[in-house]
Amino acid sequence: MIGCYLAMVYKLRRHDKSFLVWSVACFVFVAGGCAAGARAYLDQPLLTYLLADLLLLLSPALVVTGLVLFLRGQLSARSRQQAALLLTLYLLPLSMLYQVNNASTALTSLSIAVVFIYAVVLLKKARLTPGFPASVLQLFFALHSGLMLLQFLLVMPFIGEESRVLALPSLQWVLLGHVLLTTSTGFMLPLLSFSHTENQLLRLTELDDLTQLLNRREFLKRANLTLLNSRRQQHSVVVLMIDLDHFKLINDRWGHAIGDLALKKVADLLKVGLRTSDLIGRLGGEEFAVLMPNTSAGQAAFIGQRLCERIAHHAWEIDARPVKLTVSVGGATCVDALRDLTELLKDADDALYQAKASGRNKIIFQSGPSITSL
Ligand SMILES: Nc1nc2c(ncn2[C@@H]2O[C@H](COP(=O)(O)OP(=O)(O)OP(=O)(O)O)[C@@H](O)[C@H]2O)c(=O)[nH]1
Repeated sequence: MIGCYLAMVYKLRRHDKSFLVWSVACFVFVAGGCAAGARAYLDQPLLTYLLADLLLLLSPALVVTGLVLFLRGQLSARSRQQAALLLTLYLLPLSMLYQVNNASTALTSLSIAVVFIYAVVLLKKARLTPGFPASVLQLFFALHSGLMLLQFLLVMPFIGEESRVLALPSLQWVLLGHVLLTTSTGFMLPLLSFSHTENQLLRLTELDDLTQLLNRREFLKRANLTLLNSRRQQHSVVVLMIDLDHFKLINDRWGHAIGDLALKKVADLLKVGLRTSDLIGRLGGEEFAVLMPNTSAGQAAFIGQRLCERIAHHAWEIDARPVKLTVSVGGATCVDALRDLTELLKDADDALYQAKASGRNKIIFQSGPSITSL
């Protein structure tokens, strides 16, 4: 059933191969379980031991292969190579081992325990957001690994014996746990994928594609909320409008692609020295805005000036081209946050206009104390 469910998700997810692999893993697991179960009735060791063990081993390997496919965007090429190597090493020795005396069951259990722990490591490396479904999956894989280790320990004393070890009552409980965990994992995998995609879509709607700063809409939305909070707490708020100077010349001289890289670099430099509570957005083109709650005009003037200096003195070299860049900054502040955002942005914009008109590469505060030239 879980296999069919994952096959349906495969269709829904526009043929995401990881779901096909996970679906096949379920069918392979069922086939292996049936073949192993037939040990009680059939004296066909090739089918009930060799084939059963191979199928039961293949199933977790397919689960991890699906995971590697699913996480390929998050994993480094090295991690993907490591995964391929581990899965090959995992299948090779076991495919050579053929024992009717429970040794293969013990070794199969141990190997599956290792592979499931590796799944936990892969999920940790990928650092998916949101972390919730990934953490639950990690827990399932860890429990499953523990269960396989328990199975290994239970089978160990019977190695060399011809008895049908899988019929032991304790192993029946282990097998039940195995089925339950496989089912839970099967249900969790689509959730992992859906929540990850939803998060990516949310980021696309909130962030500016080029700079990964907040886009205009999200900046304004969050800035309004911050302003409301600051008003409640009677904190002052500062807005800085930042505009690149003569950016058109950079595009004209070096081309749009270099212009884009310059915008990205400026975005990175903007983030330096700001607090996590500060909002940074790209309002459009080559214009950025920063909103700093609980900040005085004096502090903001200092931050703005430092920003101008950092950008002007940065050793600009983009794609081996000596690009020279400066920014102009307009600031506006409101004590107790009594003005609304539109007014605040307009004041900052007016100050920015003055900074441009009076020579650029400087910060000017609208209400403010400082006209700072560099
Ligand atoms: N490369 C690149 N250029 C952009 C982007 N958005 C806007 N621009 C360019 O930014 C330039 C803005 O030019 P202007 O508004 O004349 O401003 P400026 O040249 O910076 O001059 P001042 O603002 O007066 O200092 C235009 O050439 C736009 O094409 C972008 O996403 N990427």
